[in-house]
Amino acid sequence: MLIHTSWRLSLPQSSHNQKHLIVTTGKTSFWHPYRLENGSSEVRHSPSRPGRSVDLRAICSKILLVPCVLRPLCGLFFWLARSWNRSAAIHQPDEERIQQRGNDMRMKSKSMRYTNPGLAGLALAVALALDAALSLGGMVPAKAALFPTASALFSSFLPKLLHTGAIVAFISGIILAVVLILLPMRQAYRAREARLLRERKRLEERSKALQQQAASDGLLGIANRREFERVLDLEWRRAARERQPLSLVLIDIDCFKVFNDTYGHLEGDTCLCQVANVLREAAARPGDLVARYGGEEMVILMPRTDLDGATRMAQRVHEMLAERALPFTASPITERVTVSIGVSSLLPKRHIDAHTLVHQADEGLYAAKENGRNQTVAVPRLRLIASGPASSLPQQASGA
Ligand SMILES: Nc1nc2c(ncn2[C@@H]2O[C@H](COP(=O)(O)OP(=O)(O)OP(=O)(O)O)[C@@H](O)[C@H]2O)c(=O)[nH]1
Repeated sequence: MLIHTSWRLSLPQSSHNQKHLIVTTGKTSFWHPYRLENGSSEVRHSPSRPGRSVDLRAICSKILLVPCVLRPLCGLFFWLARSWNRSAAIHQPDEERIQQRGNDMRMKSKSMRYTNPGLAGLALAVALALDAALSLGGMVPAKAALFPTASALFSSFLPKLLHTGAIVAFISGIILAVVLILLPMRQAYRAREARLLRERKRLEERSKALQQQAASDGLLGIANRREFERVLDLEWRRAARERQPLSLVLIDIDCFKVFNDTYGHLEGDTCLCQVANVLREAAARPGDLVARYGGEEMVILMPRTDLDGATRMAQRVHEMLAERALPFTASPITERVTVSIGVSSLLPKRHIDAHTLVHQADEGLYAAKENGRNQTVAVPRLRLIASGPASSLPQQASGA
């Protein structure tokens, strides 16, 4: 409706306190604010800016449609983004995700995917803020006489109501916007953090398993040669620092070649495993290390143990093997599996090579073999200084 004509009204005295006037033209009524000048009872309307109030009404009506359209659209986008994200998380197996971690770019794009709810929330929040801001503009249509009937009923109450409602809508829109941004972002952050923690734990376990694998002998399940060398070096330096004795028990299965030739290599392997189990049981202290030194030779490294203690350990091995009585009918010694043992013990010094301990135990082992096998020869510390053939040196031997 366009109103271009000028008009003038004389008001009854009773309406002088009113601030708005309801003008009815044909079927349409509109709400017109007025001000009485100098006690006059006349109201003038001159369309200095023709059609302005009507333009405002049309514009506001259109503008008010925007949030109505935007709100469901953003809600839809929000929902789609969330369900897309969830289905992506469900359908992607963990293994696959771990493989993809190798590629930084993919990882980056994946982390972006997890923030999608945040982006969707942002979009929704912006729409709501816009909505709220436009509600604030509800004052404009009120002044543009959009609600003639209501204004007739609540001519003084309605503007206040619209104004308060608009402010409440605006503030709640802002709060909603902040909440909608923060909540999905926090959710995404937590999900990502939990995922990273799970992955870290898994990688730690895997790395531990790999370390164990690299340090142990595949057949016997005890430490391998490399691990023995590492621990020997470590314990040697520790013992030198703490001035504590370090002992080594070197064990070799007697006539193992004959065993293999008689029973075959598979049985030979089983026999090796059984001897390794005996050693594991015998070396009960947490600091002791049982390792495969090579072939059918095994060692027990014993920190903070002197020669007597190590010799007792060797004796225990003989006894336990005798108890097990692993059959070896072809043995030239007895009809069961036996071992020869060389024992050495030193007070380590930093300038002495740790392998001195091994060489000395090896001399003891050699002497035990020479003396008829199935026995232990402990090499006293003096041997470190002395040199010459093993047989010519002092030995402490014990048979099983
Ligand atoms: N089954 C099996 N045999 C092994 C393994 N490692 C080494 N051997 C065998 O152990 C035997 C060691 O033989 P030798 O070094 O001659 O010693 P021995 O026959 O035990 O004789 P003495 O040590 O003098 O009593 C060889 O036949 C090797 O093949 C293994 O992992 N499994």
